[in-house]
Amino acid sequence: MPADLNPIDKAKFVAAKRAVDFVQDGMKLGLGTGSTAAWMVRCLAERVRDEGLRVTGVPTSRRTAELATSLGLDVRTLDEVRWLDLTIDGADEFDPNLNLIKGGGAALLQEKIVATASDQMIVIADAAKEVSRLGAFPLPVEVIPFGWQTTKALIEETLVSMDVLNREVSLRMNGERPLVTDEANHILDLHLGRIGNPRQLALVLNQIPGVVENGLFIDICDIVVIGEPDGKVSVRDINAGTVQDDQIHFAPTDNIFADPD
Ligand SMILES: O=C(CO)[C@H](O)[C@H](O)COP(=O)(O)O
Repeated sequence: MPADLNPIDKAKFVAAKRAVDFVQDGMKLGLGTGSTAAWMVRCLAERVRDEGLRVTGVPTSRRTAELATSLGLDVRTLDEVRWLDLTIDGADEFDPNLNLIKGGGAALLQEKIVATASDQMIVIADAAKEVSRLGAFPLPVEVIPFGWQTTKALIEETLVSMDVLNREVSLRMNGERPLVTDEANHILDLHLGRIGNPRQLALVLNQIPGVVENGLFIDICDIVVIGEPDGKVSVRDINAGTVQDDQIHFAPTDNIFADPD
């Protein structure tokens, strides 16, 4: 493992390293976005280079596309590939049912489309992302820029009608300006504290005009690989509970791991 990583990055790294073991020759893969997913792209590039593994990758953001291309991976668009064997991505929170909050990196729209087009989704996360109930992490909602303040008011009204107690909604900024996603939209972050019924909230939010997609991933993730700073990795499978605990000892020596995202 890269020696100078902080404890959280070590945990993310070992989760990514273990998840890449699930990749088989010839697979079409969704490549997630974020710092954990960036480790996964590097670990994948290492297997491609060292083992001659042949894979096709569909990135979920411009950032991931640039990284994967720079490491020599075969990068395609979803329209070129259409259906995928496996997506590996990070998450901001996961609950005991492996439902997720995603979108901390503002890529939730492409991430949800790609994960839904995949036979299997594996989430890679450090142990701090595990929660008993989703919602401490602000829920990202992607909205079109046109009339975003009206969309925000409609979301607030909807939260009132659902008796949600904490319902602050904020526009995500990038410095002085509203953040613009890869699909040229904005992100509203819903500070809810605790989400009583994530399935219902996900459906209701997507009914509001102006909402493109929300960051609740319900019944999409199959497996979560959880990493810890000491190298311990647990694999939690929705159908089988915790299926394996491993310890990863790994010392990459080359520049694939030089410049983590
Ligand atoms: O959903 C995401 C991007 O939209 C990320 O996967 C999520 O924010 C986790 O990021 P990180 O691995 O950097 O903690």
